[in-house]
Amino acid sequence: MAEYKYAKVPATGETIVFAEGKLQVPDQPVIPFIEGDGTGPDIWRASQAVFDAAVEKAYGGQKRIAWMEVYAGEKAKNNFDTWLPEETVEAFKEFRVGIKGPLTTPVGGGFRSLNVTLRQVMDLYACVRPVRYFDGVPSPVKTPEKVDMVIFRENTEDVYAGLEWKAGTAEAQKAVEFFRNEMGVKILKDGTALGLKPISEFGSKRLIRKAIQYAIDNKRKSVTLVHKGNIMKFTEGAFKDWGYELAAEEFAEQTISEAALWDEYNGKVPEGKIVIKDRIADSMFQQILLRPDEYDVLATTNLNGDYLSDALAAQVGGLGIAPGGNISDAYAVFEATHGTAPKYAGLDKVNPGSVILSGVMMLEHLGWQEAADLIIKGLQKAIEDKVVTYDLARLIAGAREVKTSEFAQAVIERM
Ligand SMILES: NC(=O)C1=CN([C@@H]2O[C@H](COP(=O)(O)OP(=O)(O)OC[C@H]3O[C@@H](n4cnc5c(N)ncnc54)[C@H](OP(=O)(O)O)[C@@H]3O)[C@@H](O)[C@H]2O)C=CC1
Ligand SMILES: O=C(O)CCC(=O)C(=O)O
Ligand SMILES: [Mg+2]
Repeated sequence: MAEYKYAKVPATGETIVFAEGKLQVPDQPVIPFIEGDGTGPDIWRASQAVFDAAVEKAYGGQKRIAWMEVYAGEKAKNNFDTWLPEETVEAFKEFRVGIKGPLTTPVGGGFRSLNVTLRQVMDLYACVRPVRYFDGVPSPVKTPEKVDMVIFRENTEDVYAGLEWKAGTAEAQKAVEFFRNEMGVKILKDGTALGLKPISEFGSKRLIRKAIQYAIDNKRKSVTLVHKGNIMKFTEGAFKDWGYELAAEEFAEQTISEAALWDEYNGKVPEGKIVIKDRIADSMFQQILLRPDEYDVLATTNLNGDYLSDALAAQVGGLGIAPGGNISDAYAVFEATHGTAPKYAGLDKVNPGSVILSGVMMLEHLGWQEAADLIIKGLQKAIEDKVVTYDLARLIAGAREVKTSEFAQAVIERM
């Protein structure tokens, strides 16, 4: 076991083992968690109470999560003078499965996103964000129940790789001159800032492979490759081409391309086949609003996936109930789609639903389906009873607005 200077390993917990491509989950797994910045502590406290109550109710004390707090963000900086201690990454690796609250990232300068750093150093290459409707949640669209999509967002490449040079620096100017002189790029002005957008065949294919495998395992109808390949031909366009290539090479039996569907089957999907299609990203934003029932699993590059996640979350009731997980073959760290919502920090006010539902994904990942189902039941019932936090209360006539902690209790009482 690694040496931990700041975190304490729970005395009674056991380590999840990864063998032959599968997790072996003990009855008392150690699960590391980061509380998060801003509203993170309020949300985490509420969510942890829900997870513990669900596990207790589902397994009558036979199973239990041995929580291990690990540090990152403001709490780590204030207490240990480091934003992301190495041991935090070590713990997520050693114990295999973890969960985190949101962490602050400064805009336009300062340190790099800790969220993005964690995904990259752990090579958590798929950001999986399911978006579905819960009955009774107010939505800005007329038929939110038609939204049932799972976003697979590439999580390690694209403009998130952090390769940027600030305008006016010697590095930026050197890059400008290199592109001018060595590559014949004429349009770059002096004082231009530059960023790189790396998209690799390996990174694209492993993400799309995971999305197609998910579609097969969960009997979904289609996988849509979302890209901006008309403009960024060799990055976003290649992502699309590699997607079709992968489907043909590795999933020929289980998939059919949209083109072949119309050429050979007049649009009628052969029994058991998953349709592989693609859409240009700007068009996709109107498709998810106008024809959401035609889309199912989405596989996309990092920035498109970031934008799509918040837009789709809004369609089914907002960022308060938008969960996610950062997943590789060996490790998983679950986290909400939303950020720290700093103006509400410490007010016990915001919706803990996204972290609670990220925990549901985590329990499913552990194979603890019974506990996951209890949480969904409790959350659905609390919303039906109109016992909700401010974000939903402001949109539901006759709702009872409750605090973060009270919402968690309402979920627990209804499990
Ligand atoms: N993975 C991560 O850790 C992420 C971190 N961030 C970071 O978070 C910080 C703040 O980012 P910001 O752009 O303000 O985005 P946020 O997602 O934190 O908040 C934007 C708005 O979304 C609504 N919202 C967010 N979370 C909740 C919730 N739990 N319950 C109800 N409503 C919610 C609020 O809307 P309203 O005001 O209408 O009530 C809020 O003002 C930044 O530093 C950013 O980098 C951002 C995204 C992800
Ligand atoms: O890391 C951040 O601050 C933002 C990340 C983000 O927006 C996301 O993961 O959706
Ligand atoms: Mg985002």
